[in-house]
Order: sequence, then C-alpha cells, then structure tokens
Amino acid sequence: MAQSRHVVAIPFAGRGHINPMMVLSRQLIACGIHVTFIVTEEWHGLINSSHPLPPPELNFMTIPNCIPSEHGRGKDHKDFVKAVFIEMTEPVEKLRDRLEQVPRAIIADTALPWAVDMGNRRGIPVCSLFTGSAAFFSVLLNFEKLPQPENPHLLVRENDELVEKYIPGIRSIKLSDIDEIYVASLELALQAVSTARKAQCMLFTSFYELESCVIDSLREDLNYPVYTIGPSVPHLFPPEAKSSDHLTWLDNQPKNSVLYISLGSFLSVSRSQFEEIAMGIHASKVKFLWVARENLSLVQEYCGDNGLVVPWCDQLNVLRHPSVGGFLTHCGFNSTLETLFAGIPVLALPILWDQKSNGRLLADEWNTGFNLRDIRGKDGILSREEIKLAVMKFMDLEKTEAKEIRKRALDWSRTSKIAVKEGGSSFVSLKKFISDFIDRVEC
Ligand SMILES: O=c1ccn([C@@H]2O[C@H](COP(=O)(O)OP(=O)(O)O[C@H]3O[C@H](CO)[C@@H](O)[C@H](O)[C@H]3O)[C@@H](O)[C@H]2O)c(=O)[nH]1
Repeated sequence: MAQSRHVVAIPFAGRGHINPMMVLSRQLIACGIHVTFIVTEEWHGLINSSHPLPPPELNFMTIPNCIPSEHGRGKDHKDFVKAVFIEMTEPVEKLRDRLEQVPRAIIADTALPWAVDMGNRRGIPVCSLFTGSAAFFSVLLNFEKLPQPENPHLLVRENDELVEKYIPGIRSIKLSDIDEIYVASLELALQAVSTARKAQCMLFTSFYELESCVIDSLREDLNYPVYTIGPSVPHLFPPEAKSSDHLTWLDNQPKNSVLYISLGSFLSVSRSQFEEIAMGIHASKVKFLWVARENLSLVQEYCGDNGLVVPWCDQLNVLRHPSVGGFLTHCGFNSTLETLFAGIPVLALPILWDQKSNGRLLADEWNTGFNLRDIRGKDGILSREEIKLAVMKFMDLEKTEAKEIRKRALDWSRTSKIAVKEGGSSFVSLKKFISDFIDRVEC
C-alpha cells in the first residue's frame, strides 16, 4: 500500500499533554503532512469546545471513554495514570486496524509506553514526545544513579545536594526538588521512560538554548536522534483573542500591574495553603486575575475585589496582555514555556511531580523569577504574610531584583522566538525530524 505523508499522533489524556501535541500537529499540517489525532470521545468534545479550535485539516479518531473522566481526575491521579497505561491499548489497537494507510510514524506521548510496543510490533517508527523539561526526562532516565536508600523520600526531602553530582548536564536542580518522584507514580514513569529507549527518536517541547547541557548529554546517552522543537506554545499559530470580560478588564489596568494566577489544569493546592495564598494576595493589594476551576466565589471572597476570578482563560493571550506583569504558577511545563515565550516573570509555587524542578530552573537557572518553595516554613506551608511580602516585592517594578528578573524574562522571550523562526534551532530540528522520519519513504 502506498504511504502518503501521514502520521498518527497519540497524546496522553490531559490538557498539559494534549496542548503541546496539538501544537506539533499544527506544525506538521503547516508542512503539508496529514495528521490523525487519537483521543477519547470526552477529549474530542473538550478540544472542540475550547479556544483555539483545532485546525480543520486535523483528522480526529476517537476511542470510547475507557479511562476516568477529565472532570475530577485529580482526585486519584495514580489510578488515572494506571488506567491510561492499561485501558487505552486495546481500543487504540482496534483503531489502528481501521486506518486506510499505514502511517509513516506514530508520534506518541512518552507517558504511553504501550504505543512504542504497538509501533515496534507493526514495524512503524515511534517518535516519543516528552512534554516536560529535558532535565526532568534525564532525571527519570538516569534514576538508578540517584541515591537509593530504604526511604528515599525522607532522604531527599531536605537534601540540597545538586542532582548534577549524579547525573551530568543538570545544573541547578537539587535532590529536594525531585522528592515528589518518590511518592507519585514512579514505577509507571520509570517504565514509560525506559520504554522510550525502544522508540526510534525523542522529541522535546523544550528548545536547545534553554537546556543545551542536558540535551547534549541526552544525545550522547541515547542511541537515536533527539529533536528539540519548542517552545511548543499555541502562539506559534496565533489564535484571535476572543473578546471576554477578563480581557476587557485587563484593558483597563495599568501596564505590568496585574498578577496572573493559575495553579494548574487539574491539580490544586491544599485547602489551608489555598487560604494562605488568597489572604496573602488580598493583603498585598496587588491587582490579580485568578483562574480557578472550582469554588470561584470562595476564591473571590478570600482575595477581595482587587481583581477577577475566572474558571478558564486563553492563557497565552492573557500572558501576552500588556497589563500582566507577573505569573503565580504551579510550574507545569507548558505554563513554564508559555511564560518564557511571553517574557513574563514568575512567582513559582510548584505542587508536585516535575513542577518543583521547573520552579528551580525558572528561578535559579533561567533567572526569571522567585521560587516560593524556598521561603516556606518547616511544615511546608507558605504563610499569608510570606505570600504578601513576596508578591509585593515581585510586583514592585522599581525594585532592582524585580527589574532584573523582568529583563531576563524578556531575554528568554527573544531567544525562544528566534528558536522557532526560520533558521532557528527548533525550526531546523523540526525540519530534520520531518525529513528523517516522514519523508524518508518515497511516495
Ligand atoms: O485557564 C487556563 C489554564 C490553563 N491553560 C492551558 O493549560 C495548559 C496547562 O499545562 P501545564 O501548565 O503544563 O499544566 P498541567 O496541565 O498541570 O500539566 C501537566 O503536564 C505537564 C507537562 O507534562 C507537567 O509539567 C505538569 O506537571 C502536569 O501537571 C497550558 O497550555 C495552559 O496555557 C489555559 O489555556 N487556560
């Protein structure tokens, strides 16, 4: 059967994974490649009802809702990941059988190890897309080199030793920044990352300039190509900013005066920590725009009327708005890339998994913000007073420290935009990926 320039994209079911896979799909479509995007029926509905809409050329294929619903999945994240590992395999295999043409490649999220086995069984190259930082990928890939005591979580929690001592290429991340990996779905993650060694190449949503040391060391370690194609942010294809109440509100605020707050698309902080943050924001008197998925009126009540609380927004449009001067973020890697791209400094409040290492990178390596983890008390909770003082210092445009991180944020914005422009590192890397994996078979 003749093969056209066709790939199958299989994202992990989560906003932080679907968004970057969608960006890559758009990039491929722009190069004239056909993309079949496989998601659950629920995610098909969610994607088609959120802004920006997927490109009309994208061919969706859906599987039944065989995993827990996106609504409320944060309540049992481990079970959710387990279900994705087990339940999606068979329905995706069945779909594959219905494809009219053998795709030239399967681009699968690294968190879907079964996709690598599926491609290898059928002789289709699998390109593994990692949606976190290359540094975090390297931590997982080299996990056995880290200290492995009986109770590693206790050992690393307060350990400020640099991971670099054990894993080359990772400069600023400390052992205490990766304590979460010992308590989260570690076994599944290690299985996923080690299976990625059996894929035919790795794709990173990061960009070379951002993580050059770790990318170089991964290139030495992995015996297949490693492509950096990011920052994979939606504004490579600028959606029209749809008018909305919060954008109108932002239009009426002074330049750089608003703190944008989003603590993730599905996981949140504890109730007590939430109260401290909200009271701290209130006391700082700084203008804010807070995206909260639930309890909107409660958030508004705690924070006062110096800002707005909304259930969802087009994040990149908000970050690009001239009134926004800072981002209080949980440091999901997409938010990390988006804020670097927009040139907005951060107050890092990482919650779990890779987020603590992203917070470290943002504050200590890329120097675009302050890491709130570093000022928390012994109980791990940040008090309202600490939040208030940190927010005031961060948003005070006259303070030298705040000026410095703003300057660095703008530098990274420029560098990231150059990376994706014609001739830039990610532009070249994507073209190389296409010629190596999609155009290598003659039509
Ligand atoms: O109101 C909102 C809130 C979020 N977003 C978007 O949703 C995505 C959220 O992604 P991310 O910032 O990465 O957060 P999570 O969804 O929490 O990301 C999960 O996936 C990431 C990538 O693997 C990991 O780094 C995180 O730890 C993990 O929680 C981003 O593109 C945001 O722009 C919006 O568009 N509007």
